[in-house]
Amino acid sequence: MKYSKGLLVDDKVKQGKYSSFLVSKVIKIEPKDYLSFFTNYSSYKGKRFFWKDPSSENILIGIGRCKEIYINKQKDLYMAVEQSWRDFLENSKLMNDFNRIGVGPVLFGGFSFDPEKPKTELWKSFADAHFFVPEFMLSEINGEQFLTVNMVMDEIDVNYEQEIEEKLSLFFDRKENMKPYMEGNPLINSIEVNGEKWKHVVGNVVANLNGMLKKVVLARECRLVFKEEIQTEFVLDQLLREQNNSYIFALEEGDNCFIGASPERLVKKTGNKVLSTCLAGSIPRGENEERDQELGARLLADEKNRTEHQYVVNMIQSAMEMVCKQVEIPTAPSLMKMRDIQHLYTPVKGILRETESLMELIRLLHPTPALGGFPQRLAMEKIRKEEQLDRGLYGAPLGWIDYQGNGEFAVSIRSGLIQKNEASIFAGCGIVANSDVELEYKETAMKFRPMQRALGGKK
Ligand SMILES: C=C(O[C@@H]1C=C(C(=O)O)C=C[C@H]1O)C(=O)O
Ligand SMILES: [Mg+2]
Repeated sequence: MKYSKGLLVDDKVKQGKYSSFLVSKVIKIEPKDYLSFFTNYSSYKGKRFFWKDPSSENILIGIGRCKEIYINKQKDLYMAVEQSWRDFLENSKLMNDFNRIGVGPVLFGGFSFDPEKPKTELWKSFADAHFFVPEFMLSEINGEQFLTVNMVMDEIDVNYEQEIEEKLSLFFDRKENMKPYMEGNPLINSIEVNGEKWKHVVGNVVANLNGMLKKVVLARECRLVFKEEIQTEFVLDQLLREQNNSYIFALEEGDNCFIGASPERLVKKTGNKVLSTCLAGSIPRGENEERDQELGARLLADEKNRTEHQYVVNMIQSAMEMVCKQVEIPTAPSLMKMRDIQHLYTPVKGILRETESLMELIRLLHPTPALGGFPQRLAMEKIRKEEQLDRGLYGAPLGWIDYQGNGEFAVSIRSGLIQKNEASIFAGCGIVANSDVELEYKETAMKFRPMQRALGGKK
């Protein structure tokens, strides 16, 4: 089955076969500050999303919802999302003169890290696959801006062109003023959830890594309580300033907002070109240039971190080889430096076979040993049993797919869930046979920092 290229199934529509169809129109607009597109529509709070890739090539901001694809308890979630997306697109009229990825109808959302683990109260607002199509979307693609308007009509209506024009002009007439950010929301409490227990579990896991199981990623949570309600706009702005070379994302769902700044790409698909990333192995940044390089060199030469990294490379390579005609992967890692941390990094390039899709790749890759472990099934069983945490959307694929099947998903780490005046933030690390419990604990503390700072809880 091919993705829609903007076809209207006119005959079926005329026969009244469909009870609803999507009308979508794209216009090019004068570039302006993209964040204002998010911040200016505070009346849509709870129904917005934000996405920016590390190179700022593709920025997508959605407001409103015209279609939700929420799937729970499904054996093959990824394929279920793909099928629902294709079915939805089949009854559509797309008016798009611009041949760019990420322009026109886009499905945005994320998956639960492990749908097999029982959901707790914390994540009750999110489905295992939590996706939606916005009503309005700003796409900034290599500096050019486009506005997509999507409308789902219940009835077949010959006036759809006129109706979408009206929706568009109402949108431009609408004046919403940005609420000023509230600076200095005081942090009242910071609770390390099961901190000591986490160390205990890590100790036990390390002692049991000599057999088939080689690596397990264990994560923990920190709950922050602030005096006033946390403003997504403020946190986004902070993340954009402080973590600009990361994927910056926000997904609002009512009073919840899952937000973060992840350095880790899961997969990007542009035509038949696909990219993935192996990211595992960590060390702090240095306080000056010399110290920073010294730490980087130490990380590159460190056996424990190289082993931790290599499991990821081996697994991603073999997953990519299953669906690609060609896979390119460097023989040794380099360094990726973020504000608070540096990682071992191996980029992966591939040429996807025509019959394969973005969702298929996600299905094969998630969870990589960077977030699950190795071998995958055993590691997942261990996490399910031992980890005292419902990861929800943390550590899972989050991103977007457009109507032609192109798109990008990050691994949603360095993230947190905002709930009014409180937030849970999450961090994990790769446990291998020669892991040291205290060092791993410190590594997770370092990974909390970007979100702590962005929320306003720590400098
Ligand atoms: C699990 C996280 O990060 C992952 C674990 C890493 C490690 O253990 O060295 C490094 C990068 C990520 O793949 C996290 O940030 O929560
Ligand atoms: Mg590590």
